[in-house]
Amino acid sequence: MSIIKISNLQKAYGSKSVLRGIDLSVEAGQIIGYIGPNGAGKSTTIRILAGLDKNYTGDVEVLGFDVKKDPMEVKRRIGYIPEAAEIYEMLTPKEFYELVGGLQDLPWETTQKRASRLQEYLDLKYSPDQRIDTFSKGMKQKVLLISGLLHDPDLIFLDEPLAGLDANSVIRVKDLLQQLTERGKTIFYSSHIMEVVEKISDRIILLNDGKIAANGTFAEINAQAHSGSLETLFSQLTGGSAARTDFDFTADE
Ligand SMILES: Nc1ncnc2c1ncn2[C@@H]1O[C@H](COP(=O)(O)OP(=O)(O)OP(=O)(O)O)[C@@H](O)[C@H]1O
Repeated sequence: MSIIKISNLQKAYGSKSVLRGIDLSVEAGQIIGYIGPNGAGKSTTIRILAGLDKNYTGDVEVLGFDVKKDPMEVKRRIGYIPEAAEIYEMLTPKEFYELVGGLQDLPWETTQKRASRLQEYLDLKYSPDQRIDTFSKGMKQKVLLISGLLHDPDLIFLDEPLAGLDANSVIRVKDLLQQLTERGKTIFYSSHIMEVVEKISDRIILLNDGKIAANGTFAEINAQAHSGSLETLFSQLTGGSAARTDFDFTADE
């Protein structure tokens, strides 16, 4: 069953066209890696899918709901972990989890249990009365990730969940995402870490120039381009260059 269906999605910011006709359908139980150059429109797509931006044309269905007509139905059923820490930084993590769990109608005991298991798994340590504004970037990222998973959603959108995480934490999050799909969850995430995307994604979707430039398993898309690694494939398909370019910004001084 398709749990995400996108048909001719177009989105512009003023006169700047960002998404120029996206067609996509996603089956349940997969890890989808959404990649593309900076500014390609990955966050924009994820925000639309999460029901946070109605300003687009085309049809977007998530879990059978039209995200423009029924954004609340969508929001209730999904997890959304944004790229930037849109969190209430004056709160302690406990207060923040209580707030998020409350919005999802979770009993406080459930929130507390799930949060403390996730914190332990992700090795997030702090003193009990420490506020989020004192946290490092990686610590804030972990709080966001935990808060987005508290209600155990079936479909989880993550916008660059690995940004700011140390090597051990990247391994932990990678394992966590794989274990979530083993429990039937669907993960749709964007990342710039090609090594991880290549390794954990059941399907990779490459966005370039407002359109989908590649869509399939790594083996499938690699078979068309014969590039060896996702990093090289990315460069080939997005007009970059994996080869070294000689450059001296102080030349001719
Ligand atoms: N609120 C906004 N107003 C105007 N332009 C915007 C707005 N949000 C995004 N954009 C523009 O839309 C384009 C796509 O942005 P988006 O954040 O979706 O890209 P991205 O693929 O997630 O990039 P990155 O990999 O750098 O995070 C960019 O050119 C960006 O400047």
